[in-house]
Amino acid sequence: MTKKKFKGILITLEGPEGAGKTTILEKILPELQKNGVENGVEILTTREPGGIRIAESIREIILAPENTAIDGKTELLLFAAARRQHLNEKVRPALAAGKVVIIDRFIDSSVAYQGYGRGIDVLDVEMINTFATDGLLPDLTLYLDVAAEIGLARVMAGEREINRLDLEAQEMHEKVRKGYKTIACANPERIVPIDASKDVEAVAQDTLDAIHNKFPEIF
Ligand SMILES: Nc1ncnc2c1ncn2[C@@H]1O[C@H](COP(=O)(O)OP(=O)(O)OP(=O)(O)O)[C@@H](O)[C@H]1O
Ligand SMILES: Cc1cn([C@H]2C[C@H](O)[C@@H](COP(=O)(O)O)O2)c(=O)[nH]c1=O
Repeated sequence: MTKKKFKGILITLEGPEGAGKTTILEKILPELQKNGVENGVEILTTREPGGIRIAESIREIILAPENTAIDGKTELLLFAAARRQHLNEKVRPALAAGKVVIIDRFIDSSVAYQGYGRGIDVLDVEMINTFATDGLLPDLTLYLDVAAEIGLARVMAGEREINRLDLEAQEMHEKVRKGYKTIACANPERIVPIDASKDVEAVAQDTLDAIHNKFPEIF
């Protein structure tokens, strides 16, 4: 039987610290892969900053708790550099091969954290990102929304290493969340907000539903 060919699709996961992106992606991936196999579509999951050797090295520099000398603009440029290299080496080739690429964080993280969180002009953040990505936008963004204090409490109680961004003042994390809400409101055709304060099962189901609604022919 000839399998139907789909053009590549880019899906991104966004949210403040501890929103549950990693947990939810792990939980829904088997279901997505099952549907993908049935429809002849391969799924690639990756993350930012990172996903390839060079970008993982940049990630270490950005997130090391001792690197307090990094200022907001340097941080923005480092994220953008990691993003470009990751796109060139991994994401664009996969999209060109017709895969569904799911990235844990992408451009909206820069707008939310460096723009709304750090206070860098959002237009500058968008301009740097357009330069870094040559204007590539996700087909769908799932925004896992949770209050900063709940997300941070989850991270502190969990097992992952605490990084330099986690250690920022709660005020900054609250600005990041507000920023995400603003970005989601401004881009309703691309971004689906999901209530990530629910339990893992419910958030996973809402996330699967959002993907199914957008791409019913695959998922
Ligand atoms: N819906 C949920 N309810 C309660 N706890 C959750 C939920 N989702 C995730 N967690 C827990 O919260 C912690 C952070 O989850 P996870 O690492 O998946 O979040 P994340 O969005 O990837 O975080 P970050 O981007 O900050 O690394 C983990 O310990 C996880 O088990
Ligand atoms: C891509 C991107 C990320 N960040 C921040 C968000 C998080 O605090 C860390 C990444 O850690 P995670 O555990 O993988 O979520 O980096 C950012 O500030 N700007 C960005 O563009």
